[in-house]
Amino acid sequence: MNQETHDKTPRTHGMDISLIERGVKKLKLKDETCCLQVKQFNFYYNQHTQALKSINLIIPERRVTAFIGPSGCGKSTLLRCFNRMNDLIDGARIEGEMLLNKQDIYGKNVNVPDLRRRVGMVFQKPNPFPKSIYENVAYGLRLQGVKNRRTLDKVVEKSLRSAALWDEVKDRLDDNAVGLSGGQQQRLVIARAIAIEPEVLLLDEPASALDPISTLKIEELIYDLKDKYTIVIVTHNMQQAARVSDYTAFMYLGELIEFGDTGTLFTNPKKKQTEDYITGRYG
Ligand SMILES: Nc1ncnc2c1ncn2[C@@H]1O[C@H](COP(=O)(O)OP(=O)(O)OP(=O)(O)O)[C@@H](O)[C@H]1O
Repeated sequence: MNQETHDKTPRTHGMDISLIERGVKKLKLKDETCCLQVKQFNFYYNQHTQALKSINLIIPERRVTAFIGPSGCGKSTLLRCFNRMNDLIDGARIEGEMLLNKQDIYGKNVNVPDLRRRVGMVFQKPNPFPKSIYENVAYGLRLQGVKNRRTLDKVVEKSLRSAALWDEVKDRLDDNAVGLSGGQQQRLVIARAIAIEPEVLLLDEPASALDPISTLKIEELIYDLKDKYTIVIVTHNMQQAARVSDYTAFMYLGELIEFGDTGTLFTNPKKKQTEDYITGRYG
């Protein structure tokens, strides 16, 4: 009897089982509400580079979905397509469809700045504006024309609290944000993103430039934020994907190889390529 085929015990691939316990709660995609849908999606940077190949994917609402895969497999490209960041690249072209709550993200009448308000993004390197902590968080509201100080105060406090930063900065809101530590800056950038209440938060390796304690804070924050937001995170760190995400997509060479609830994908991957990657055989 082939032990590998018949043994139903979850395989942990050497990973601490507690890391994936959060994922092992039998989430089922069919019970979820769809937030983002990707249909037969191709992305070309130019005539020679096709970075995404026939991607079909559903990102569930108010869950954390992680994109994992070896360097260059297209994780960031796919993430950046959700708020049309790749529009800025000369010669880039798409085929297929991407829907945000059933609306075509690439439709003719889409207002791209408005789309980016609905789909916020946080990058690997924290990028606070060289302004006060307060003004960083108030920035998006001011752009929308909000001037009322009490409204701004309320939103700034609420966003900083949601980003688990309020207690550390409440007495120095007028200080320049660039004086904060890297981990604080990244939480500030998340506070700035959520101040305008997006529907989706895209996180492109948000903790890879941070020390372990700041990383843990960001991970806890991500876990807390999913009650309100749909979160998509690109990470190189599989333990992080296992810790923070509900669903995981494994990509390889521009293709989506496997998608499923995180617990199952890490303990019982269906595809050999996924298993090889999570067991560290390549990547
Ligand atoms: N601006 C660009 N112009 C041309 N090709 C690009 C551009 N950006 C990325 N690529 C190519 O597209 C492919 C996918 O890149 P992408 O950055 O999405 O991968 P990734 O999985 O996020 O990688 P990493 O984990 O290293 O960040 C790679 O082959 C990359 O070289």
